[in-house]
Amino acid sequence: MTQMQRLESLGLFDARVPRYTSYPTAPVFSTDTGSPFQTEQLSNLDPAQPVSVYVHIPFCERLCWFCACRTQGTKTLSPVESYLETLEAELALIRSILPRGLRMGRLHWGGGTPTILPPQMIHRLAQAVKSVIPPSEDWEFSVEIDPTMVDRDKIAALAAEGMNRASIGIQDFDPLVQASIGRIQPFDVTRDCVNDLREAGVNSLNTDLVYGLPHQTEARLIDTVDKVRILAPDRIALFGYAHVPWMSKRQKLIDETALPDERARYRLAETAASLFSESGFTPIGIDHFARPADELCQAAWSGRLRRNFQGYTADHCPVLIGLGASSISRLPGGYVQNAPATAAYTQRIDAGKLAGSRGHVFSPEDLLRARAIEMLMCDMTLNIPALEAEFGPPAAGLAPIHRQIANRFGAFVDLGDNALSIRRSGRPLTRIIASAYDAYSEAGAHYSQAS
Ligand SMILES: C=Cc1c2[nH]c(c1C)Cc1[nH]c(c(CCC(=O)O)c1C)Cc1[nH]c(c(C)c1CCC(=O)O)Cc1[nH]c(c(C)c1C=C)C2
Ligand SMILES: C[C@H]1O[C@@H](n2cnc3c(N)ncnc32)[C@H](O)[C@@H]1O
Ligand code: MET
Ligand code: SF4
Repeated sequence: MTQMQRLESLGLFDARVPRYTSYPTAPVFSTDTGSPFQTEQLSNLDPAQPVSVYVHIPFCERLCWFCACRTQGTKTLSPVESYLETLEAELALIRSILPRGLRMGRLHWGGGTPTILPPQMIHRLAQAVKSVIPPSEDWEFSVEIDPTMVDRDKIAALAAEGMNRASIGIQDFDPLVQASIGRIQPFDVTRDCVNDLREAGVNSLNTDLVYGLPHQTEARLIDTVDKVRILAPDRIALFGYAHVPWMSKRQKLIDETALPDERARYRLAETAASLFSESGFTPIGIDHFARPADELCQAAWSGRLRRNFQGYTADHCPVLIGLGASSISRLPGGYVQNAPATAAYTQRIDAGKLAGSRGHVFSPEDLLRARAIEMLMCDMTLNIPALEAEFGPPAAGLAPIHRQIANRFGAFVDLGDNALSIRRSGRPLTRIIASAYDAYSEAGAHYSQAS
């Protein structure tokens, strides 16, 4: 049997499992937990602990067909302007709730397309956030950037507000692949954007790529990787295309007959990963690569890598405050997601209440399992003594799961007294192995495929 056949026989191509950007995952959230919990949790934050802040901008000028992010198309700035007013109102509400003296350690703007904001709105939003939660001295500010929807003035405005990291969407450079996902993005435009960002002093750059897109072949992906190498990013995210047309209606425009099959997807991921390794990138977690000097590598090597809603991070702030429609906050006692639709979010804020509409209150068992899953997703190793030191005797309750995994996944894992480790060959199984610790995995969510 080939390696791929062995992985296949363990369910790699059949499993539908979460990406575990949180545990429990968002589909488990319930409407029992909403704004009253959000208000109580925010008012009791420890002002001595800096927080991370995420701002969601759910607007794009173009709507790429492959995209599963929560965003809406707009050709004018008027909905964006009203949304900015609502964000300012949400921040005013939060100001009246938060303890005095709280600082912001990290700020991330994502979407959608934050760079749809013109310079003057960039300043307004940044000032609104900073006036409510002032940045700590060593704060970091990262922004998701669409190279076709940005110019030097916008980059200058972001840099003036303190942006020191940027993440740019690429997906694939091949013209046929781009046409088949409704996203035309010439290499020159992307390269100019990268140069402008570097000239503005942004020296930590991530690029997003996706494998498994329609018409993608190994030759086309190799060409994309070559072009990405010219851009010399510090980090690369390589996501498997999640085809979930029941969730993301615009994916109905994707020609399913042009999608690579499961085996082809596996080979695409392996090919790209080996090219990145040859170019000096270190694989991080299930879908990232970073240069050795990058903070993400340093974090991975010292066991400080974390996973949050944006993926992998070296961010150590335990609390994340999510602002805007659909944003999720991670608070000491649980998760809260703001109303997903922009209209519903706006209605709640206009009524003078926080916008939390669904969430989940942590039980002690959730926190233990969340940490076990995060260790596997970040380090590919579950450190048993560390888990016992943090959670005490309940951690031993996971022992039967370690043994089940060792039995089921045999040569792809190692189980000793101190650790359950996923071997290099077993990396594609990581999400499936992590899901063995998920007590809610039967909760009926329709996830995309695991590989
Ligand atoms: C890489 C960035 C992405 C984020 N979410 C998605 C992508 C591509 C898309 C996505 N999110 C979910 C699914 C289905 C399950 C799966 O295949 O793993 C897909 C394809 C699940 C999910 N994750 C979040 C939510 C709110 C949901 C579904 C519930 C819903 O909204 O209907 C949290 C979340 N993930 C990302 C963000 C920015 C985010 C929070 C707003 C990243
Ligand atoms: C924020 C990042 O999420 C990725 N992204 C957006 N939609 C999908 C999807 N359906 N499947 C996989 N990745 C996706 C893109 O790479 C984008 O740049
Ligand atoms: N919208 C930007 C882009 O597509 C950022 C990544 S997708 C949220 O390039
Ligand atoms: S990939 Fe980026 S630009 Fe395209 S629809 Fe999604 S959020 Fe918008």
